[in-house]
Amino acid sequence: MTLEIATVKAILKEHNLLVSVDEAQATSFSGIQYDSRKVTDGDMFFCKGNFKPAYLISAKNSGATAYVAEQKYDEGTGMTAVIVSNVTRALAVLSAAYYEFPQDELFIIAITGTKGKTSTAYFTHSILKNHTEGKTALFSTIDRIVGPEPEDEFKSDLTTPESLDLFHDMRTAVDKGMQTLVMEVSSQAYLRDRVYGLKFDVGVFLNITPDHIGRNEHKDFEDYLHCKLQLMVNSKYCVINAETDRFEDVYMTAKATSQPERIFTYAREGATLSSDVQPDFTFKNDQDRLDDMEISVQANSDRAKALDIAGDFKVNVPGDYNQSNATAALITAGLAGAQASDAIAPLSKIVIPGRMEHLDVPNHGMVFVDYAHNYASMKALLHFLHGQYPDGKVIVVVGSPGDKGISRRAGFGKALSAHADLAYLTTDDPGFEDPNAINDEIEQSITPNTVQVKRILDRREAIETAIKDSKTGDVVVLAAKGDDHYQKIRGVDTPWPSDMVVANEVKRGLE
Ligand SMILES: CC(=O)N[C@H]1[C@@H](OP(=O)(O)OP(=O)(O)OC[C@H]2O[C@@H](n3ccc(=O)[nH]c3=O)[C@H](O)[C@@H]2O)O[C@H](CO)[C@@H](O)[C@@H]1O[C@H](C)C(=O)N[C@@H](C)C(=O)N[C@H](CCC(=O)O)C(=O)O
Ligand SMILES: Nc1ncnc2c1ncn2[C@@H]1O[C@H](COP(=O)(O)OP(=O)(O)OP(=O)(O)O)[C@@H](O)[C@H]1O
Repeated sequence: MTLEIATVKAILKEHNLLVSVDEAQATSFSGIQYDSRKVTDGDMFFCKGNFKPAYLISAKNSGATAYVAEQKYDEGTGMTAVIVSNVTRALAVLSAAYYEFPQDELFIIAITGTKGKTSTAYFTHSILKNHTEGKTALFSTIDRIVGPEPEDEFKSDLTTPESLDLFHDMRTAVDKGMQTLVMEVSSQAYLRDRVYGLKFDVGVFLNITPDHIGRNEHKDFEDYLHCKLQLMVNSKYCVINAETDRFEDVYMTAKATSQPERIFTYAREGATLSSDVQPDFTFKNDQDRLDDMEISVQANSDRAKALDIAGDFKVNVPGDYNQSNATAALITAGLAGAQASDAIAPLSKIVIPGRMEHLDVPNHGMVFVDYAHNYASMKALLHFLHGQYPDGKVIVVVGSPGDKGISRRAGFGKALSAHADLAYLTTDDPGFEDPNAINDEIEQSITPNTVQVKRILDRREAIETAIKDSKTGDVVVLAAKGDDHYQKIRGVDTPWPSDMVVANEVKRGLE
């Protein structure tokens, strides 16, 4: 693949991004990169984010013949200089062109929400994988699946990849025969233009609660909401949880660019809703047990009935919020052409790494590994588990990350006060902060005399103590880290075997 300077100019002009071009030498580029360490001969290099001019020197030394930036750099003398008004947007539109617009060859489903994106993406992918006989790709926080072979599956570093990587992976998926793509879209993706210019076939809005506010993320809740709403603006069909906070804002935003017939709403049967909009789908469940989670999804409007996706389903991942996630997935899969019969087997078998995974430890509490890592999800998780184990203690091992999501600390304190009996405060991705100071903040938000608090900073030791000291009938929740295989410590991804691996090791030690 190559990119000609004439194409670069035309695309940037079309998007109103071009400021000036200084053509020095090459007019054709064999590759595009935003990381100098990956540059090879003949590449075009993008100067973005926390860029340092030294990276441009390094890119030039590695053979880059052009750079794209928001200002001219002396370090780029001798290279073609493409100056743009917004470099992350330029990266997105030029990446799409370089990879020959793979989005046009895929039916793309994009999912946003403060909580439930990964779970809903997994549910949707499992149904559509069945419906398309394996021709459905998945770009999730946990992993990316770009083709049918085991080697086409790899771990993700971001929920929504950088635009260049996104279009690269879309191209691979198309070349490997994928027809449908299920992907998560974080608010950060819109803030950083990672999905700039993309139109989705279906956009799903699950929920919004305060999160991701702080340095490097959103300046306030309204900015967070604004970014999430962009998915509704950029989707042909919208699927919206009628129970979400700020439903009116979400629905009105969807209506601004989509006909009401292309907007589908859903809610739990009997839920008190903030709006007069009648949900197209309602769901209910008579069984809310860990070992037997069933939902009954009903189509109410004629448009909903036409999708032929309503019915009764067993869902292998417990948690009442997963009934809502599964309903969103069913409607979405229906819009991609699936029928109820395509969903029955996949939903009954699905496993989502690090989400509601459990381990039975004889003579001790039942261990749960879950990715709940803000107030809303921790509250929902502990409330559900307490209902399942009413006679035992709810024991939680949890820490909060450094350098981001500051509001989570107070949220954990609040959720633990209301729903836990014993909390082990420990380490979780402390970054450049002191984990003890982070735990001080969690502890300050715990209402006195509600929950017993112990502090064991070594995460392995905290897990081991929590499991060993638990009794039959208790539940031990290893929270917030999910399936993570590293601890982010002072800028380094330090290997961590994962909470479930450690729990299994503790179990074996007890046998
Ligand atoms: C705040 C933020 O989102 N930053 C992202 C952004 O960083 P950035 O553009 O400033 O890049 P940087 O890594 O600081 O480096 C600056 C530039 O110099 C380049 N470089 C760097 C070193 C070098 O030797 N040579 C070189 O050229 C880098 O490749 C980069 O282009 O672009 C990078 C990719 O190009 C991302 O890795 C990085 O995500 C950081 C790591 C991050 O933690 N992001 C989080 C907040 C995030 O995006 N989270 C959401 C999920 C939210 C949710 O759960 O809902 C996500 O979508 O994952
Ligand atoms: N609809 C929901 N409402 C509230 N909590 C939820 C919901 N779905 C999942 N959760 C909780 O949130 C945790 C994370 O779920 P999931 O990974 O699906 O969400 P996510 O939106 O991808 O999260 P993140 O943006 O943090 O990666 C789960 O482990 C569960 O505890």
